[in-house]
Amino acid sequence: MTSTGGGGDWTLVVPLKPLTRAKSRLSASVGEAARARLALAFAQDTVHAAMRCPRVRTVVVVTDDVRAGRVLTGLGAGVVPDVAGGGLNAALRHGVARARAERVAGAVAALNADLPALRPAELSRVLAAAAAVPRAFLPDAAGTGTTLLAAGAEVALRPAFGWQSRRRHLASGAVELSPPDVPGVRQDVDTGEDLLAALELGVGTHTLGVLDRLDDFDAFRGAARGIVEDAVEDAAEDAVRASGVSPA
Ligand SMILES: Nc1nc2c(ncn2[C@@H]2O[C@H](COP(=O)(O)OP(=O)(O)OP(=O)(O)O)[C@@H](O)[C@H]2O)c(=O)[nH]1
Ligand SMILES: C=C(OP(=O)(O)O)C(=O)O
Repeated sequence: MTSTGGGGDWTLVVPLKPLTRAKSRLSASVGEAARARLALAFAQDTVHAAMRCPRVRTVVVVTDDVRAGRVLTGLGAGVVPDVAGGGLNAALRHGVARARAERVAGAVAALNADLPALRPAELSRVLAAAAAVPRAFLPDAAGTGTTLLAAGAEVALRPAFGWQSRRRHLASGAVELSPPDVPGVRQDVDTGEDLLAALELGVGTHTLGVLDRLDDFDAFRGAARGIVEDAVEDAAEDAVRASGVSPA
C-alpha cells in the first residue's frame, strides 16, 4: 500500500464497492452497462483530484474490486482489500487502521468515491477547515448525508456513513463544516438527478469520457446530452490551447 499525493499531511481513505454492485441507484437513469463504467469513472475522477490536492499526502482506496484496484493504483493510490461482509464503515475503519499501522497517516479523512466534480482547491479548503478541530464532517449536497469525515492524528475516526449519516455524525460530536465554495466536494452522485447536478458543476475527464460514449440518453434525460457535448467541446478546445497549436 504505497502512494504519493500532493505532499501535505492528510491521508484520505476512499471506500469503493465492487463495480458489479456499485451505484445501483444509477442504473434506472443510465442503464446497467454504463452504471458499472460510471462507478469506476467517478472513483478515477475522485482519486485523480484528491491526489492533486496540496494538503494530501496519501490516498488509500479500500476495495475488493481487482480491476478498480489496478486502475486506481495506476493513478497513484494505495489499495487495501475490504473486510469481508463488513460493509462501508468497517471498510473505513480498516483503511484507517492499515494506514496508521504503516505510519503514513497524520490526520485522516474518509472521502466517498462518487465525487466526479471534485476539485483539488475545494478539497483543500475543506481539509483546512477540518484541521482546526479534532473531528469534522462535510454534509452532502442534499444536506442529509456525508461526503467527508475527518479526524486528527491521534483521534478515532468513528465513521457512521450510510443513509442520513449527517444526523449521526453530528450526534457523535463531529463538527459540521460549512466552508464557502466547495460544491464539488459535496456533490455525491447516487441518482440521475445527482449526475445532472455534477455535470452542471463540471465533471472530470473519466466521467465525461464514459458519458460521451453513452448511447442511451433517452433514459438519462435529454438535458444531459447538451451538457456533455458542450463539456467535451470545451475540453477539446482546452487541449488545443494547451498544445499551443492554433485550430485550423
Ligand atoms: N469498500 C467498501 N466501500 C463501500 C461499501 N459500501 C459502499 N461503499 C462505498 O461507499 C461510498 C458511499 O456509498 P454509496 O453512495 O451508498 O454508493 P453505492 O453503495 O455504490 O450506491 P448504491 O448501490 O446506489 O447504494 C461509495 O464510494 C461506495 O463505493 C462496502 O461495503 N465496502
Ligand atoms: C453513504 C452515504 O449515503 P448515500 O448512500 O446516500 O451516498 C452517506 O451519506 O453517508
